[in-house]
Amino acid sequence: MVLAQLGGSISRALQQMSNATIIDEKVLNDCLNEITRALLQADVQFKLVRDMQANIKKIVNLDDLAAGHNKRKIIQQAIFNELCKILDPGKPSFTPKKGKTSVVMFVGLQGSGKTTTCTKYAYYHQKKGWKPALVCADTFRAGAFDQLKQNATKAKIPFYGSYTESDPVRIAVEGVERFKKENCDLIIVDTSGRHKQEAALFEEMRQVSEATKPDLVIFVMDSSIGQAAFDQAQAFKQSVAVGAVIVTKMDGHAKGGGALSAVAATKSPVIFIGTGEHMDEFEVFDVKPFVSRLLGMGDWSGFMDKIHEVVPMDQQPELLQKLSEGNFTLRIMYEQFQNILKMGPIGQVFSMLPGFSQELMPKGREKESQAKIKRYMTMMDSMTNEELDSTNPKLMNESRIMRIARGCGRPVRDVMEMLEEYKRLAKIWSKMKGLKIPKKGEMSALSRNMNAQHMSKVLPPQMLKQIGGMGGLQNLMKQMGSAKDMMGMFGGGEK
Ligand SMILES: Nc1nc2c(ncn2[C@@H]2O[C@H](COP(=O)(O)OP(=O)(O)OP(=O)(O)O)[C@@H](O)[C@H]2O)c(=O)[nH]1
Repeated sequence: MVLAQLGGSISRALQQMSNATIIDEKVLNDCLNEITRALLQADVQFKLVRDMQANIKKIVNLDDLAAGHNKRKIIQQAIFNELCKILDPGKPSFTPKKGKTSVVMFVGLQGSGKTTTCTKYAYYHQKKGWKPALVCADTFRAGAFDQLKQNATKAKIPFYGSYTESDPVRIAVEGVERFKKENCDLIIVDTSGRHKQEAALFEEMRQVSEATKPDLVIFVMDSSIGQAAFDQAQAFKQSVAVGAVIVTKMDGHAKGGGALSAVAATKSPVIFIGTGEHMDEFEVFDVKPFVSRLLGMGDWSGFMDKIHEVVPMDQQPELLQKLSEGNFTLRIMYEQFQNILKMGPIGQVFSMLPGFSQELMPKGREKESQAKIKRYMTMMDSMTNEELDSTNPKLMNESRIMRIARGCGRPVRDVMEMLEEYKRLAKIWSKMKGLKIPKKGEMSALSRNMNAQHMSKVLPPQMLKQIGGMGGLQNLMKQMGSAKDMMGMFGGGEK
């Protein structure tokens, strides 16, 4: 995965610098050279990388930094800011509003992943309570309608298209009209792609756009083209009013970083990235959380987004209540596992947690972890209510463990392993004890309450170290506005 490769190299460089006893010119240069190499390998344009290096050196003037200054933190912050600058187009995208009809037209070259991305985009919004619909105005590629139909059916999203009509404009207009009548709030129009940027493609795009008057045109491009994305994005922008970009196949190509920075250079905001062929391998792209993940600092807002999707709002306060009493029972663990399984690709979820990126869930081992969670849940299915709701560790005696093992058909050592995992998690969560629960509407009180100090107690020590200790955590929370985001997880969200 492109993020793991690029992020791994950058965070290794930062780690090496942190390990040095004294930060001098040489240590800083080594660190910057390492980062430069990683960015160039990801196909980020040479000039951008060179400017970034120069800017960091200007900011981090080692001679001027008096002793006592935390040089590591200053350098890390400068790197963070510069990477954000490279990826920031300086322009927000138009965002459709739930409940208000928006037409969104997708354009891009053939094979860029446009049709797949249309469905991912629809599915993402559907999960958040929108009423999306898909229109297939791709009459150029035989099989395009079938593909869209198949994807849409799987995701239970209404669709419109035709096997016989060859005029894309007509189909697009008919589809948009029909779904407007059906009160869909997100009408997505998939258009034809061609192998090359050619006049016929652009002309057709223009006609569909004129006829359907989209609120937003999204350009879909494949990340494997790296910095060549600049020319491609420019060419599309000149033909139709591209308002946002989605970069696909970020899972398979080393050049993803180059593609993202090149798109930013055209001043077009990237709004999502595709990270796999499956429907839920699709992530919101936001510069700061993205860079934060790249540096192994986590992405709280993305994580919370996922939590909001799967933990029903009405159950969140109850969860907080139980946690604040220090009652992390096996039943709570069971419910947490259910939530994790609902969240989609487990590696994607974990990579949003600080320090978890590479170690915990290496690509290719997600299935294993998922299977383990399911195995644990099967064992818990053989437990009594008393066992599930107990907080007394002594309750789980030998005879109970043997009974559970027999009940679920697993060896005793598997049950013991599951109980060990429970104890480990219970220990982490016990740190939440004493957290004050706000009454409805007391968001700000909770924000004060849930500060970095509280968070530092919850995080495992090695994770805290990786973020840069308390200082790093405070910084991170400031950057992400995370005190507010984190509230949602524990029931204080006012969404
Ligand atoms: N690995 C990976 N594959 C992807 C991703 N997005 C799309 N694909 C795959 O890319 C291939 C092309 O995707 P399509 O959606 O058919 O491409 P398209 O741009 O709609 O093609 P046309 O309709 O011909 O213009 C398919 O095999 C998809 O499964 C992604 O984020 N990661």
